[in-house]
Amino acid sequence: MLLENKVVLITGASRGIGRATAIEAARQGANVAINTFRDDAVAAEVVAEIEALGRKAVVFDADVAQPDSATGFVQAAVDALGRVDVFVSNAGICPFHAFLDMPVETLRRTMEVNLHGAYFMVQAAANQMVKQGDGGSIVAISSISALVGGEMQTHYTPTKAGVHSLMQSCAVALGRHGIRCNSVLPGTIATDINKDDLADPAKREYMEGRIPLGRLGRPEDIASVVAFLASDMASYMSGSALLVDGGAFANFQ
Ligand SMILES: NC(=O)C1=CN([C@@H]2O[C@H](COP(=O)(O)OP(=O)(O)OC[C@H]3O[C@@H](n4cnc5c(N)ncnc54)[C@H](OP(=O)(O)O)[C@@H]3O)[C@@H](O)[C@H]2O)C=CC1
Ligand SMILES: C[C@H](O)[C@@H]1OC(=O)[C@H](O)[C@@H]1O
Repeated sequence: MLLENKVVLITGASRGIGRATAIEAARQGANVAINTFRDDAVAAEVVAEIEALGRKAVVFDADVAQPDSATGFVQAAVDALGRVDVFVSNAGICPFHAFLDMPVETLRRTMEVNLHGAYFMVQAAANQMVKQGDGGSIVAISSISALVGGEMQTHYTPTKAGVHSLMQSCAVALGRHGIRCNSVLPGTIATDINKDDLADPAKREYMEGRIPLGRLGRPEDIASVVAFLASDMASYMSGSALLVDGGAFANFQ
């Protein structure tokens, strides 16, 4: 097991990639603190799945865009599980919208959840790791969108480039404390975030056709890579980005 007896915290763990990562962390032997936002019933389901794997779980319900949520989440995890070994910054939104008439509020909220939220959370986790004095691993979910553009994602892609940049700077700032910081860049993973966009069969077929491995990603495809980066198997990795996209980025022509 890659994460035996580690304490792993994950934001946005009610659905999609965050939920799969929480379950994978438990499968790999970790006790898990999950941040959820809107749905208590779903949070209870994730807790039940983690406990069924014989691990402990705690839920902290909060909006990552609020600075106090970060210190609250980390404190709740320490109170319940004793410490923080791994922090996964995953929570994110992508309300598809065109550029020329982008509502200010959509731009602002996307920046605040995806980038400011990641910043506050990573900062709170890092402070706890520094206090503990024996290092740690931070993994942020960036995106292939850190590398390429999207017509309906002009508010979103800069946040994902920012999240990777945050991990690079944190790798520099925190290396002396033995804290590794890396990002994962998923390609197109079928989750609720893109359900409406991919409901158009032509769009879905087009996206699948761009992927050399011939299918959209699944949340579990990302969860296993996060577990690797979080673990001691990646002990000399920091400031790195792992692109997990079925080959899509390489498929230029
Ligand atoms: N799916 C994809 O193709 C890709 C996704 N990503 C990134 O992966 C991450 C997870 O996305 P994915 O699993 O696909 O999407 P989902 O929509 O399935 O899940 C998003 C999660 O983030 C949570 N969340 C949203 N806003 C907040 C908030 N303000 N505070 C706390 N939690 C919040 C949601 O909680 P709630 O259930 O309460 O809404 C949910 O748990 C995002 O950062 C996304 O940008 C990156 C590349 C590709
Ligand atoms: C939400 C999109 O389908 C998804 O988000 C990303 O970050 C990927 O690049 C996809 O565009």
